[in-house]
Amino acid sequence: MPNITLNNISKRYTPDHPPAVDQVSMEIEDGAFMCVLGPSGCGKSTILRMIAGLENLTDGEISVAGKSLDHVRKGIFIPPEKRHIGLVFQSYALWPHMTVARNIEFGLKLQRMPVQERKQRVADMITMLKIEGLEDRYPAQLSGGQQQRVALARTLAMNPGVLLLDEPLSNLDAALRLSMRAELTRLHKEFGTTIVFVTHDQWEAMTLATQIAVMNKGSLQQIGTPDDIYERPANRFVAEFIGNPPINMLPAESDIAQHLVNISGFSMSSEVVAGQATLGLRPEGLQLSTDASGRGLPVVISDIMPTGGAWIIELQARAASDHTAPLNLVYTTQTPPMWRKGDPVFLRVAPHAMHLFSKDGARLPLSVSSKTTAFAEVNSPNLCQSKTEDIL
Ligand SMILES: Nc1ncnc2c1ncn2[C@@H]1O[C@H](COP(=O)(O)OP(=O)(O)OP(=O)(O)O)[C@@H](O)[C@H]1O
Repeated sequence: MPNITLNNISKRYTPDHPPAVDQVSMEIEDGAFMCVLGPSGCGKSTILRMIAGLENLTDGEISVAGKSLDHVRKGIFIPPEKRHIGLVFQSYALWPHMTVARNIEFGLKLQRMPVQERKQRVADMITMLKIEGLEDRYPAQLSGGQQQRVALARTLAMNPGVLLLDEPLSNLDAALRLSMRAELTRLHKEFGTTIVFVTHDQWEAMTLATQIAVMNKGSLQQIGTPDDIYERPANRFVAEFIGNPPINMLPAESDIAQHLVNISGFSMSSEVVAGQATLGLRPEGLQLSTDASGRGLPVVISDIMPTGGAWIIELQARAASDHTAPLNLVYTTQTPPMWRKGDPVFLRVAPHAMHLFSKDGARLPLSVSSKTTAFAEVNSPNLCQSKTEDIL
């Protein structure tokens, strides 16, 4: 199966509007499951439609296995039907005058697959996508979720080398979405199909993708494995877009931010602090304890919200030396909390859950502090000599 290369591609639908896609480059490797993720209107579908050949590029080049499919400056454009790419869009585009079985069979017939093999393939797809009993219905007699599965069956039946999916699970209920995700992962592993999957659902992207491309306002923000994107967000936009509940953001110059950074064994240079930087703290990386002998930040539990197997806990933090309004932080845990609303506790943050961003949103490194005790040592009771009040 081929690599897909996007080389500086742009799409401008109307001259008086900013480009829907702005100089995006990426390499989608053979056999990748690439999720293009981003908020509504960021250009995800436009990218997919350009790969499919349903939209011309305004600039740049798309090639598959080194062969140009669209190259603006060279005047190359290969039409969609010659690209051998399977497509499933949100709007399923089923043939309204054909039954489910005939819809699935249609492409195979065009390929001149022998009848016996064709019937078997249709039957396999019907079983795989759990649409048994619907074979003789017409699209108008199906629910949205059923139509979506028929559209997937019709495309998968063709066994395409490249499969483009635009929010193909959006109309399915939660249980069906889960089983379809598992099915897609299985298909991907089994057939090695290169999949480009558009979604605005970060959970879907994190669970399915081998690579995620995060987009915002037509620009590529970051491309990497789900772990890269989550653990090393390239900028503030990515850090805030990924994560549920979203990452806590604090002004880096606040005493609270500096204390939390210090007790994790890091430091921030004075230029960073003066430059309106922001400290991001992942809610699941916060750690609470009742141990007042440590150097944790004193906070108060202001709310506890059970979410079925997990808890979202709101914390209020106020630095002793700080006369500004207290800061609210969100903490999540899968362990039943032993606290009640109003309880005072001490907060620390796992070093890997801290992310620093400049005023313009670029990721900044946190330097390892030469003065403070490393986080692992802070956890040791023997080394917890300094009281919170000494630092705040
Ligand atoms: N045919 C078109 N003519 C003019 N503008 C368009 C056209 N199609 C899309 N756009 C604009 O281009 C931008 C990107 O649209 P696109 O559909 O690619 O975004 P998206 O990220 O897929 O959004 P969603 O998640 O809502 O489907 C949007 O601002 C949209 O309004």
